[in-house]
Amino acid sequence: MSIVLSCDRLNKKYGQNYALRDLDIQLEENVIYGLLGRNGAGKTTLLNIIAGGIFANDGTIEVRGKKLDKGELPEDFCFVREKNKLFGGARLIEVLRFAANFHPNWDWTFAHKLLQTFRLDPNKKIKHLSRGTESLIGNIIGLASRASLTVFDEPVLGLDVLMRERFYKELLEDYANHPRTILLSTHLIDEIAPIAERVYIIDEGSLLLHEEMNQIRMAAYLIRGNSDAVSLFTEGKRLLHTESYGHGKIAAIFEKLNDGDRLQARKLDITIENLTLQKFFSYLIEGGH
Ligand SMILES: Nc1ncnc2c1ncn2[C@@H]1O[C@H](COP(=O)(O)OP(=O)(O)OP(=O)(O)O)[C@@H](O)[C@H]1O
Repeated sequence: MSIVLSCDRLNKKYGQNYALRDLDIQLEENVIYGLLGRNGAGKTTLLNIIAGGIFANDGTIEVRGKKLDKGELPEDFCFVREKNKLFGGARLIEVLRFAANFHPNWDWTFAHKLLQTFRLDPNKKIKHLSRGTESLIGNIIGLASRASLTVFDEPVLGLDVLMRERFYKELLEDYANHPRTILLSTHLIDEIAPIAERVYIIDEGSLLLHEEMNQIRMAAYLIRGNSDAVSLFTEGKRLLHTESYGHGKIAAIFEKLNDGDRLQARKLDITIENLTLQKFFSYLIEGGH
């Protein structure tokens, strides 16, 4: 697999505070990544540095093996910002025409299909659109650009459930026919779980975890039972969180379990449940670095 984007030891300081600290990120060709982190974790800072909007104090960015100079944009790149700076007086179709100029793989048939899917009138002026509809325009640009490196910052913010589902469906269907590298930064962790193949989780500007979603699914568990039994079972395993109730205890672990573990769990009369990604994420962050 070839590396499309490589960020090496990125540091960004605002005054005395680090927004990013020695952050390493590598994105491979044709993979959908989730970028997760709580408020202020550094997600937007990272994306803005990749997009050349702000500069890192230290560290390098390489795109397809070529180091980016200060302010240089990656080639065949589309960045859908959380806050669009769209031209209020322009019509939607004019904004799409403008965006199409920057993307060599732009697909107009797909763009028109997306306008229909999202029930948007191409002749409507941007200033007459709702907040949610504005993010849909960014999403149409992000999808129809078919850029080999596409980055979405909070793409479904302000969208209702139906529109969110339509966006994810369009993204997955189009990705199946036109694979590319997609990075989705989001707060909606459980929504990203069926979409992203890998996740980067950052906290306080540093990398907490880079993992395949399948590996997380196969290793994130909630163990419940008698306190001593749970302690015995979790001994030597990566413990994310524990909570006691009466004589009982629950423990969240990040560890692949084998047949021997499951047999031991039955003997100890403890239950094993899958952890939701949301819970996994919050326990991981609570546990710190
Ligand atoms: N222009 C700025 N000046 C000073 N501090 C900033 C600036 N931009 C971001 N920060 C700080 O840098 C840190 C990272 O912010 P950033 O916006 O990158 O986080 P985020 O993960 O995108 O958060 P959110 O999910 O809330 O958008 C935060 O502590 C934030 O307060």
